[in-house]
Amino acid sequence: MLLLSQFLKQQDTEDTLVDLIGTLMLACKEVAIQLREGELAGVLGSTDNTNVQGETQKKMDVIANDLLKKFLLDNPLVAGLASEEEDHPVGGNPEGKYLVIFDPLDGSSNIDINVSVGTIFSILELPEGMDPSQDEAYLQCGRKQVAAGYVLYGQSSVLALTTGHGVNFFTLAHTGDFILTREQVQIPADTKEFAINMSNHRFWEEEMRNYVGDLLQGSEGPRGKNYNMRWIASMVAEVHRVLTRGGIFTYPWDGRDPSKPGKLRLMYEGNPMSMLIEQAGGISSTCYKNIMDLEPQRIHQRSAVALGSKNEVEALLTYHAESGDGQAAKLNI
Ligand SMILES: O=P(O)(O)OC[C@H]1O[C@](O)(COP(=O)(O)O)[C@@H](O)[C@@H]1O
Ligand SMILES: [Mg+2]
Ligand SMILES: [Mg+2]
Repeated sequence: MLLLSQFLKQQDTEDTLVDLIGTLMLACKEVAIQLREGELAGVLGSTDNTNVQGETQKKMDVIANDLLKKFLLDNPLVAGLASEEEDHPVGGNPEGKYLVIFDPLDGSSNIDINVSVGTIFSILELPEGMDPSQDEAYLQCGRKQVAAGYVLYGQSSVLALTTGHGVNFFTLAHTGDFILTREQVQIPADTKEFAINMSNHRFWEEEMRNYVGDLLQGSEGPRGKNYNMRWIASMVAEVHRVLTRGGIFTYPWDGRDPSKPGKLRLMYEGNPMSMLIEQAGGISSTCYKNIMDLEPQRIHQRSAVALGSKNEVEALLTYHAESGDGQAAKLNI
């Protein structure tokens, strides 16, 4: 039985990073406790507040955000943090080494129906001379992440973590320890499972409509096999499925609001999930560019996302290849 900290030390992870990940897990354990009690603890339902994303905050969005902030700002290694639920970054110790970016509770629209939700995080280093309370310090491309992961609060609470040396799963035991339960996760290259919110079909690009249309034709269509569809509406749960048994998950560009090239957020969701997916042998793309190569312009920037099994994502990319850079520039993706 290997504890998270023991495993990270075995991998020669820097002591400071082991310390920071330990702090993050203290906060996530508290979130898990609140979620386990659910209605009993009075943590379900919505608040009257709207966040910077224009979404009504669930009570648990606020509780998870406050817990992460409290634990992280207590750690002197943390120079600053940025959260999906905060308008602006929050400065920590100006001498600190790390910036932590997080979605405190992903999939929170599912909270009241007891479907899995999770905390997604991305860790960067504070660039020299930058102010950790300003957006600019955080606007680093995904390739600069030193670690990324999520804790999925499902039947069990599972941490999926990468520090750039593969992806490993750790399960939260009743002792309060995260124990290594799956080592060097690899996503199968082929799949027969896709995940997309079909209700947005009419807003997609033609390329995406053609791709999904071909999947729906099953063994009688050009893809020559029958596909199954899943939509949990909780990215963290979908990515966990993809990491565990393969699949393709996409929240593509859609034309509902031209100012937003997709629903998911690059810094809080796109980049950390892309690092996990690439580290497990998969691909993560906007359909035109690898997500981790995007140069972020704004802290709350949105992105189109298509990720998962290598061969399936490559197949999707061929539908977009012809329209290429011109279309990507036009749609700002
Ligand atoms: O309700 P929709 O349009 O299907 O969107 C679902 C997507 O939105 C999200 O819930 C957005 O994340 P938040 O819950 O953190 O806002 C993703 O987890 C999920 O993939
Ligand atoms: Mg989210
Ligand atoms: Mg969220």
